[in-house]
Amino acid sequence: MKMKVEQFFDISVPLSDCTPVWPGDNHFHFEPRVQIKDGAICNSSSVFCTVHCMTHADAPKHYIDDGKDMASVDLSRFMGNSKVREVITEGDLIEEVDLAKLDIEEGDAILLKTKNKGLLTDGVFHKQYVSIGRSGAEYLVRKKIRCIGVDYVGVERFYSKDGIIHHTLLEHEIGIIEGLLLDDVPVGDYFLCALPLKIVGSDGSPVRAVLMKFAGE
Ligand SMILES: Nc1ccccc1C(=O)C[C@H](N)C(=O)O
Repeated sequence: MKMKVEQFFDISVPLSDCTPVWPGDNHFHFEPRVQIKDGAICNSSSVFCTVHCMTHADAPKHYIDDGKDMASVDLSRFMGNSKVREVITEGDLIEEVDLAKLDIEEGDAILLKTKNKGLLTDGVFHKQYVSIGRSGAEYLVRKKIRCIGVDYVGVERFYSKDGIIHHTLLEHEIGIIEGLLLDDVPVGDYFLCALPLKIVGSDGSPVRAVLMKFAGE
Protein backbone atom coordinates (compact mmCIF):
# COMPACT_ATOMS: atom_id res chain seq x y z
CA MET A 1 0.00 0.00 0.00
CA LYS A 2 1.38 3.41 -1.02
CA MET A 3 0.20 6.38 1.01
CA LYS A 4 1.13 9.95 0.12
CA VAL A 5 1.06 12.43 2.99
CA GLU A 6 -0.66 15.57 1.75
CA GLN A 7 -0.85 17.53 5.01
CA PHE A 8 1.24 17.16 8.12
CA PHE A 9 0.92 18.93 11.48
CA ASP A 10 3.31 18.58 14.38
CA ILE A 11 0.96 19.22 17.32
CA SER A 12 3.58 18.79 20.06
CA VAL A 13 4.86 21.60 22.29
CA PRO A 14 8.68 21.98 22.33
CA LEU A 15 10.35 20.66 25.50
CA SER A 16 13.12 22.70 27.08
CA ASP A 17 14.20 23.83 30.53
CA CYS A 18 11.75 26.76 30.12
CA THR A 19 8.70 24.55 29.53
CA PRO A 20 6.03 25.17 32.20
CA VAL A 21 4.87 22.11 34.15
CA TRP A 22 2.05 21.23 36.54
CA PRO A 23 2.84 22.98 39.86
CA GLY A 24 4.76 20.61 42.14
CA ASP A 25 5.99 18.39 39.31
CA ASN A 26 9.62 18.19 38.21
CA HIS A 27 10.56 20.61 35.50
CA PHE A 28 11.95 19.36 32.22
CA HIS A 29 15.72 19.33 32.38
CA PHE A 30 17.98 18.59 29.44
CA GLU A 31 21.61 17.94 30.21
CA PRO A 32 24.37 17.37 27.65
CA ARG A 33 26.71 14.78 29.24
CA VAL A 34 29.29 13.30 26.88
CA GLN A 35 30.25 16.10 24.49
CA ILE A 36 32.25 16.36 21.25
CA LYS A 37 33.52 19.79 22.34
CA ASP A 38 35.20 18.04 25.29
CA GLY A 39 36.95 15.55 23.01
CA ALA A 40 34.35 12.75 23.00
CA ILE A 41 33.48 10.94 19.76
CA CYS A 42 29.80 11.89 20.03
CA ASN A 43 27.26 13.91 21.98
CA SER A 44 25.07 12.08 24.48
CA SER A 45 22.55 13.85 26.70
CA SER A 46 20.17 13.08 29.53
CA VAL A 47 16.69 14.32 30.37
CA PHE A 48 14.91 14.44 33.69
CA CYS A 49 11.29 15.48 33.91
CA THR A 50 7.76 14.70 35.04
CA VAL A 51 6.18 12.16 32.69
CA HIS A 52 3.27 14.62 32.47
CA CYS A 53 5.24 17.37 30.77
CA MET A 54 3.42 19.25 28.04
CA THR A 55 2.23 17.06 25.18
CA HIS A 56 1.75 13.72 26.93
CA ALA A 57 -0.44 10.69 27.43
CA ASP A 58 -1.95 9.48 30.71
CA ALA A 59 -1.95 5.77 31.61
CA PRO A 60 -4.79 4.37 33.77
CA LYS A 61 -2.19 4.18 36.57
CA HIS A 62 -2.17 8.01 36.73
CA TYR A 63 -5.33 7.90 38.86
CA ILE A 64 -5.89 4.17 39.48
CA ASP A 65 -3.18 2.68 41.63
CA ASP A 66 -3.47 -0.83 40.19
CA GLY A 67 -4.34 0.43 36.69
CA LYS A 68 -2.31 -0.30 33.55
CA ASP A 69 1.07 1.39 33.24
CA MET A 70 2.46 2.96 30.09
CA ALA A 71 4.22 -0.23 29.05
CA SER A 72 0.88 -2.10 29.03
CA VAL A 73 -1.57 0.36 27.46
CA ASP A 74 -3.31 -0.47 24.22
CA LEU A 75 -1.39 1.59 21.63
CA SER A 76 -4.32 1.68 19.19
CA ARG A 77 -5.76 4.35 21.48
CA PHE A 78 -2.94 6.72 20.57
CA MET A 79 -2.80 6.26 16.82
CA GLY A 80 -5.19 5.88 13.91
CA ASN A 81 -8.08 7.89 12.53
CA SER A 82 -9.01 10.93 14.58
CA LYS A 83 -11.42 13.84 14.48
CA VAL A 84 -10.30 17.39 15.29
CA ARG A 85 -13.39 19.27 16.40
CA GLU A 86 -14.06 22.70 17.83
CA VAL A 87 -16.12 23.04 20.95
CA ILE A 88 -17.48 26.40 22.02
CA THR A 89 -18.25 26.58 25.71
CA GLU A 90 -19.58 29.48 27.71
CA GLY A 91 -17.61 28.60 30.82
CA ASP A 92 -14.54 26.44 31.32
CA LEU A 93 -16.22 23.02 31.32
CA ILE A 94 -17.06 20.91 28.28
CA GLU A 95 -20.31 19.13 29.09
CA GLU A 96 -22.58 16.66 27.33
CA VAL A 97 -24.61 19.45 25.67
CA ASP A 98 -21.46 20.76 24.02
CA LEU A 99 -20.24 17.33 22.87
CA ALA A 100 -23.67 16.20 21.67
CA LYS A 101 -23.41 18.80 18.89
CA LEU A 102 -20.39 16.97 17.47
CA ASP A 103 -20.40 13.85 15.30
CA ILE A 104 -18.90 11.57 17.95
CA GLU A 105 -19.09 7.85 17.22
CA GLU A 106 -17.96 4.61 18.83
CA GLY A 107 -14.22 4.05 18.48
CA ASP A 108 -13.40 7.70 17.74
CA ALA A 109 -10.30 9.55 18.82
CA ILE A 110 -11.62 13.07 19.45
CA LEU A 111 -9.21 16.01 19.65
CA LEU A 112 -10.85 19.18 20.94
CA LYS A 113 -10.00 22.74 19.99
CA THR A 114 -11.24 25.21 22.59
CA LYS A 115 -10.78 28.71 23.96
CA ASN A 116 -7.43 27.45 25.29
CA LYS A 117 -5.81 28.68 22.05
CA GLY A 118 -2.47 30.32 22.88
CA LEU A 119 -2.19 29.01 26.46
CA LEU A 120 0.33 26.25 25.71
CA THR A 121 2.98 28.47 24.22
CA ASP A 122 3.07 31.64 26.31
CA GLY A 123 5.63 30.26 28.78
CA VAL A 124 3.46 30.15 31.92
CA PHE A 125 1.34 27.51 33.62
CA HIS A 126 -2.36 28.40 33.62
CA LYS A 127 -4.67 27.20 36.38
CA GLN A 128 -7.72 28.37 34.48
CA TYR A 129 -8.40 26.51 31.25
CA VAL A 130 -11.17 24.73 29.41
CA SER A 131 -11.44 21.05 30.37
CA ILE A 132 -13.95 18.20 30.41
CA GLY A 133 -16.88 18.36 32.83
CA ARG A 134 -18.58 15.43 34.52
CA SER A 135 -21.49 14.98 32.10
CA GLY A 136 -18.99 15.40 29.24
CA ALA A 137 -16.79 12.58 30.52
CA GLU A 138 -19.81 10.32 31.08
CA TYR A 139 -21.02 11.08 27.55
CA LEU A 140 -17.64 10.10 26.07
CA VAL A 141 -17.76 6.82 28.00
CA ARG A 142 -21.30 6.11 26.75
CA LYS A 143 -20.16 6.86 23.21
CA LYS A 144 -17.29 4.35 23.72
CA ILE A 145 -14.66 6.61 22.17
CA ARG A 146 -11.10 5.26 22.22
CA CYS A 147 -9.19 8.48 22.90
CA ILE A 148 -9.75 12.07 23.99
CA GLY A 149 -7.20 14.79 23.25
CA VAL A 150 -7.29 18.27 24.75
CA ASP A 151 -5.54 21.54 23.93
CA TYR A 152 -4.23 22.26 27.43
CA VAL A 153 -2.31 20.08 29.91
CA GLY A 154 -5.37 19.06 31.89
CA VAL A 155 -8.33 16.99 30.72
CA GLU A 156 -9.78 17.88 34.14
CA ARG A 157 -10.01 21.26 35.84
CA PHE A 158 -6.96 22.27 37.88
CA TYR A 159 -8.89 22.62 41.12
CA SER A 160 -10.47 19.13 41.03
CA LYS A 161 -10.24 17.43 44.42
CA ASP A 162 -11.46 13.96 43.45
CA GLY A 163 -10.07 13.34 39.95
CA ILE A 164 -13.53 12.22 38.85
CA ILE A 165 -12.95 13.05 35.17
CA HIS A 166 -9.71 11.04 35.02
CA HIS A 167 -11.35 8.17 36.91
CA THR A 168 -14.37 8.12 34.60
CA LEU A 169 -12.22 8.07 31.46
CA LEU A 170 -9.36 5.87 32.68
CA GLU A 171 -11.60 3.24 34.27
CA HIS A 172 -12.91 2.66 30.74
CA GLU A 173 -9.38 2.74 29.36
CA ILE A 174 -10.10 5.74 27.16
CA GLY A 175 -6.75 7.13 26.00
CA ILE A 176 -6.01 10.63 27.29
CA ILE A 177 -3.64 12.96 25.47
CA GLU A 178 -3.06 16.39 26.95
CA GLY A 179 -1.25 19.48 25.74
CA LEU A 180 -2.06 19.15 22.04
CA LEU A 181 -1.10 22.22 20.04
CA LEU A 182 -4.15 22.48 17.81
CA ASP A 183 -4.09 26.27 17.34
CA ASP A 184 -3.25 26.06 13.61
CA VAL A 185 -4.99 22.79 12.79
CA PRO A 186 -8.26 23.17 10.87
CA VAL A 187 -11.22 21.14 12.04
CA GLY A 188 -11.24 17.89 10.06
CA ASP A 189 -10.39 14.21 10.01
CA TYR A 190 -6.75 13.16 10.28
CA PHE A 191 -4.53 10.21 10.98
CA LEU A 192 -3.10 10.65 14.49
CA CYS A 193 0.17 9.31 15.81
CA ALA A 194 0.96 10.15 19.46
CA LEU A 195 2.70 7.11 20.87
CA PRO A 196 3.88 7.10 24.48
CA LEU A 197 7.26 5.67 25.46
CA LYS A 198 7.23 2.11 26.84
CA ILE A 199 8.19 3.15 30.36
CA VAL A 200 7.63 0.26 32.77
CA GLY A 201 5.59 1.30 35.80
CA SER A 202 4.89 4.77 34.45
CA ASP A 203 1.62 6.66 34.85
CA GLY A 204 2.30 8.80 31.80
CA SER A 205 4.70 9.64 29.03
CA PRO A 206 5.56 12.55 26.79
CA VAL A 207 4.43 11.89 23.21
CA ARG A 208 5.42 13.34 19.87
CA ALA A 209 2.00 14.00 18.44
CA VAL A 210 1.44 14.44 14.72
CA LEU A 211 -1.59 14.61 12.45
CA MET A 212 -1.55 13.63 8.80
CA LYS A 213 -3.91 13.72 5.89
CA PHE A 214 -3.28 11.31 3.05
CA ALA A 215 -3.84 12.01 -0.63
CA GLY A 216 -7.26 10.93 -1.84
CA GLU A 217 -8.93 11.31 1.55
N1 LIG B 1 1.09 15.93 37.48
C1 LIG B 1 0.11 16.07 38.37
C2 LIG B 1 0.34 16.17 39.71
C3 LIG B 1 -0.67 16.30 40.61
C4 LIG B 1 -1.95 16.36 40.15
C5 LIG B 1 -2.23 16.27 38.84
C6 LIG B 1 -1.22 16.15 37.92
C7 LIG B 1 -1.45 16.07 36.50
O1 LIG B 1 -0.59 15.81 35.71
C8 LIG B 1 -2.78 16.34 36.06
C9 LIG B 1 -2.80 16.32 34.62
N2 LIG B 1 -1.96 17.06 33.83
C10 LIG B 1 -3.89 15.71 34.03
O2 LIG B 1 -4.90 16.36 33.91
O3 LIG B 1 -3.69 14.54 33.70
